[in-house]
Amino acid sequence: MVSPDSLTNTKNSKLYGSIPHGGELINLVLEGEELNELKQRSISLPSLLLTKKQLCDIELLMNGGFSPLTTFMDEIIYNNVVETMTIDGDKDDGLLFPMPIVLDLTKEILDTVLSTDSKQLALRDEEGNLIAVITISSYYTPNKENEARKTMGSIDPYHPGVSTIFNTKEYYVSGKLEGAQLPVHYDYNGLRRTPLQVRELFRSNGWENVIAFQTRNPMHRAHRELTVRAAELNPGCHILIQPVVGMTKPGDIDYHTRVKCYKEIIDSYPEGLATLSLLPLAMRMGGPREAVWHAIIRKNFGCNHFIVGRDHAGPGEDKQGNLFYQPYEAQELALELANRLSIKILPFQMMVYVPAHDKYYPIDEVPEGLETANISGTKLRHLLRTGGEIPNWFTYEKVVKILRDSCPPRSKQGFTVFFTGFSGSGKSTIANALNEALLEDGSRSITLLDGDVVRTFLSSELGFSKEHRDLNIKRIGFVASEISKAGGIAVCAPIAPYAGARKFARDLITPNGGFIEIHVSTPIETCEKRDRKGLYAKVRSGQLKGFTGIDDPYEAPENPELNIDTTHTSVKDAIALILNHLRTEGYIN
Ligand SMILES: Nc1ncnc2c1ncn2[C@@H]1O[C@H](COP(=O)(O)OS(=O)(=O)O)[C@@H](OP(=O)(O)O)[C@H]1O
Ligand SMILES: Nc1ncnc2c1ncn2[C@@H]1O[C@H](COP(=O)(O)OP(=O)(O)O)[C@@H](O)[C@H]1O
Repeated sequence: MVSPDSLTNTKNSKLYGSIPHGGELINLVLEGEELNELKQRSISLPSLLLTKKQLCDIELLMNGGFSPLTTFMDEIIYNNVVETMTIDGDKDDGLLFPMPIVLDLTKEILDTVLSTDSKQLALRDEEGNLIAVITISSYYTPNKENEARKTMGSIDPYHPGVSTIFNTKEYYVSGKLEGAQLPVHYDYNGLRRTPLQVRELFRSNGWENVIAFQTRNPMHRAHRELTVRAAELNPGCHILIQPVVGMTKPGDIDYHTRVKCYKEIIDSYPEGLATLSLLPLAMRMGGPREAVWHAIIRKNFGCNHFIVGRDHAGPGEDKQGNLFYQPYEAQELALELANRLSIKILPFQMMVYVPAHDKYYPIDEVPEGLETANISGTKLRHLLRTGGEIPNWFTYEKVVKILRDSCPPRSKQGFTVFFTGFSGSGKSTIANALNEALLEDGSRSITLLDGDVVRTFLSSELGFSKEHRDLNIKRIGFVASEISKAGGIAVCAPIAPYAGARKFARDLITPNGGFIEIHVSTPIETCEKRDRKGLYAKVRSGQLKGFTGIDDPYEAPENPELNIDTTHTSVKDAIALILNHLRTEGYIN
């Protein structure tokens, strides 16, 4: 590992490895007096806490991964990139750059900065560390729909890259960017390398020709065979396995688990053939354009070969089950532009296992008449979840163990049971009974987050406006997600009248454990007749206003996991229904 001291200004040093995109490897991190002055100056500037995506982007801007960019794109470059995939707008001959790299701001922050003399904004990480200062010299409002259509080939918000574009703030800004320090990471520092550090590694080992391999998934034997084959076809090349540890597709296996797998896989390569290095990229899942972008980034990291396999950076299918991109669309675009990229694109068909030869082949090279085998990502997830056997031809035992440990069966995961329904529908009664029943099961700790209790402690200052109710549900969702993450059971019983807030809770909890939404759908008339707390009487006499189901909305869940109307379902039967569901879904034995 090269020490960070080697991160000198690249303009004066002779670079090892491929020529950076546009000719110069950018380094925006200031040093010495300039850095001290920047830090001093930043103290009195307005600040922006960068989002995860912005932090990833700025890291690669500052360390040269996005060379030749020296800052976030201004309107002219942005339009050129969106419309022509080039920085200069010459579609046939211009300098390729397929992905907009932009800094988005709200009007409020933009106005604050523009009202200052310096027009400078301090860009900080979430702990408040200064990363850079931008002097805003231009701003514009993007046509997000056009950006999504041209760069992602879709305007469907189900596409993660499209959703990211639609969720950016209303203004994009540009101007001189002065770097204070690269975003700080506390994990895998021995494996995180800047483009310059990667090049130094190549230099110290004499690796003149390097094949880069991009991945956002755990690697299995097929990936190992593919990369080894690439090296065989390009003799003398070293392999750089460079997985993304910034942002990938929501729902992907977390990078900590993946890095453990990569470390195992690296040991399976012939001595000295492959090196692991991590890339803090925020992927857009943009298929064809993304493949070209990945190639440019690898060029900046000193590599001169880049593997583009099947469905490179593809987000899969839309809600109707149609693919966003055809399996070889990304590969075709990268090959079409290969000459202008000055990096050799190595196209690969899908690798499949041929049991008769105990060997992997690209699917178009399988000897005639021989059977093939493969395990899809979906099938693998199923095998991991159910404890099914994962064959040795597919992956390595150590990798299976890491994946199994990170993806325990549901009976060992935490989960949240989330009741929703009118006041008096029976939520608390069932939740209390469920608590007792689950305590008898005894396998996990249980936390009851009843509406009334939450409002006494967690949300004591909140009222019943939509804003406050949403905030209340978000808090409950957050606490429940933490409980689920720690392997416990959260039983929540608020009214939760709004679908948006319930979805927020579901989305927060699902990556950390199970989410079982139960609509206690007892009709309002029954609830009013029960009127255990006398609240409905107060509403009718005009003493209480904005009461859910009477003069305040309740958006009934469209697809709850269970629906229980307590008018004709006893508490005992309700508990039996819930336990049965939890058993069927594998949460309890
Ligand atoms: N205006 C109005 N509307 C609905 N409910 C009201 C209101 N004012 C007070 N209460 C009492 O507060 C309990 C509902 O609180 P929640 O936290 O569950 O509500 S919400 O999810 O934030 O909408 C609810 O408790 P439950 O009867 O257990 O549902 C009521 O007792
Ligand atoms: N099958 C049933 N399940 C749950 N509660 C019931 C049922 N039948 C009647 N109730 C009664 O309904 C009333 C309201 O229940 P509660 O749990 O306080 O509702 P919520 O928490 O939804 O406001 C209680 O008096 C409860 O005993």
